[in-house]
Amino acid sequence: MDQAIFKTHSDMVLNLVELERYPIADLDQGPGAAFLAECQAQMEEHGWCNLDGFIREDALEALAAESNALLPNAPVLTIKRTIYQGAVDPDAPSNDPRRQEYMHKAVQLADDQIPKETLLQQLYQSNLLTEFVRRVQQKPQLYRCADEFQALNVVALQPGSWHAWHYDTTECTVTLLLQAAEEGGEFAFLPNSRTDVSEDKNAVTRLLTGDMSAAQTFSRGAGTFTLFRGGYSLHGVTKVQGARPRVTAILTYDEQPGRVLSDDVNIRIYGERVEKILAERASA
Ligand SMILES: O=C(O)CCC(=O)C(=O)O
Ligand SMILES: [Fe+2]
Repeated sequence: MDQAIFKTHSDMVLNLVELERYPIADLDQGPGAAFLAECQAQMEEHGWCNLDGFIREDALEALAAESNALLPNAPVLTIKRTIYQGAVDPDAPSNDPRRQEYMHKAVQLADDQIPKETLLQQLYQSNLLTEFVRRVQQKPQLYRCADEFQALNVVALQPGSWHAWHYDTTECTVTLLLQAAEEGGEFAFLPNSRTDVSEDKNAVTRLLTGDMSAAQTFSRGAGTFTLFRGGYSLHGVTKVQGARPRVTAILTYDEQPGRVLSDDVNIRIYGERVEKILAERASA
């Protein structure tokens, strides 16, 4: 692919983002400072910040093409988990839907399968973007995740697939929609359905039993950049319909520098391919 048009600035985010609308180059004064304040207010009030049309049209085409070229080599992962991705509330009755494991399938590229020279990796590696994500959340420090598999992922939901309801294990998830579904494939969530100490169990149970009336969604065309406090709002993606897959990049950040996941967790998420890599490394 001809990347020449994306080489004007050394920090890739400046080549790809719609800077007129989203002036992230300078967040300390003028339009950038006003924009940042808006994002911070959104995040604080609603727990999300949804930036529609964040990526320029030509850049989006290049990013989507790049991912679509890599995805045929990605494994199909079967993800089966409770909404908490772990320990279930011991007080929940045995037939409680919150005890149930939900399953979905995704075609998923792990970080080590996304070459460093891709525009997408360069976007993720952007210090300006990391700084923007940190400041929207008003964190004193934020780092890109150091895990060789987890840091940056591309997830394709094929027609007929959904992303099962869950809470994220990190507080804030950052996504970039690279290719929208023709129909369906909506990001849906129950705003602030839990805190560190409590959960709106009625609302959660209603959603899990198919009542979407309290769920919110926002319109997200391809190129939308979303920050979302997914650790506190139950969420998922509705069934993808139409002919093409829905493709999202997941950008992972952490308040701790150098954070990596345990081998067990990575094997559970990424399956056989990663199990083999780790076994070979251990025996070398
Ligand atoms: O694909 C999305 O928009 C959301 C994905 C998600 O919830 C996650 O990866 O944790
Ligand atoms: Fe999530």
